[in-house]
Amino acid sequence: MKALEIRDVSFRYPIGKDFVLKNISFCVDHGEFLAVVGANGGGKTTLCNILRGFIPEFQNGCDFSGEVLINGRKISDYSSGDLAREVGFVFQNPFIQISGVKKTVFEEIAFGLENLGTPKEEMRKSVTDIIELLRIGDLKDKHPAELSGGQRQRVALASVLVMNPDILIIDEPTSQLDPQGTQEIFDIIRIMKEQNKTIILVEHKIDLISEYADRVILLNDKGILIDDTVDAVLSDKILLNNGVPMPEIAEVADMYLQLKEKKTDRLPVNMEQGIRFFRDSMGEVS
Ligand SMILES: Nc1ncnc2c1ncn2[C@@H]1O[C@H](COP(=O)(O)OP(=O)(O)OP(=O)(O)O)[C@@H](O)[C@H]1O
Repeated sequence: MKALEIRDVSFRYPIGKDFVLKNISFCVDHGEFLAVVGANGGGKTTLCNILRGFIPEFQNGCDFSGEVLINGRKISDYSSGDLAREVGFVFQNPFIQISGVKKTVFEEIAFGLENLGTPKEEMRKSVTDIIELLRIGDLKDKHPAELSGGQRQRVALASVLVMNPDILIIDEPTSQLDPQGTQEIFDIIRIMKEQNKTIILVEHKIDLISEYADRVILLNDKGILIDDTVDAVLSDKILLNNGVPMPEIAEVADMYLQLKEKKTDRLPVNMEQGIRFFRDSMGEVS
């Protein structure tokens, strides 16, 4: 059974003239890491909101067709509590995710479990475990309002992960963070991948996708343009015509090939492939 299955989904906002998503279909396996890329306004956040059950539930008057299945069961058949245990959602803006009603980070992380009526001792253990796993012990007694953007985003991730969902939907988690904050978030995402979570990530930082994702979907206003392995999609120049950059190493290799008037079957998309590419190319020259 697939972790997630999207069958022929189309969607138009109540005040929207055009459909934002048209006939979108794809599946995600348990433990798979899928990245979704595309130009601004291409519908990535809308898709995330469909996958977490927010759309069409909270969009009166919209046009929605198709089906979303989580673990083989229709998303509309889940209660909100059951869905929160299966699907965790991390927003682009960590300021939205913090509840604003808790005085310490520890209590903030416990908030979701508290709402589900989790027994106190079990809750305390889950929160302590996730704080240790994500190495954010230094933050646990701080007031959430005192945190920097990067710290808030790590706490936001902890408050989702403490519910232990199998599926994580993460929408541009680093767009408001500096390079160090970005790396800290990706360190957490790497831990989640090692724990075999199913991850759907929207992210503009293509070099990070190239290091972590298994598969990439390129979305534009016509639907899914490509759905393939990370190597196949990120080395395809079709990205450039759709508002998405290629990994830096692919661009450098492409410039090198143009300079040398050579061709390759596939451009490198990460450091390891880049080193091999240039070692082989230089070897050929000498
Ligand atoms: N609540 C809304 N009501 C009407 N239109 C909306 C609403 N939210 C988004 N849109 C429109 O839907 C389209 C898709 O937006 P969406 O935010 O899903 O794209 P995106 O790919 O996530 O963009 P970005 O990369 O900039 O975050 C855009 O044209 C946007 O203006």
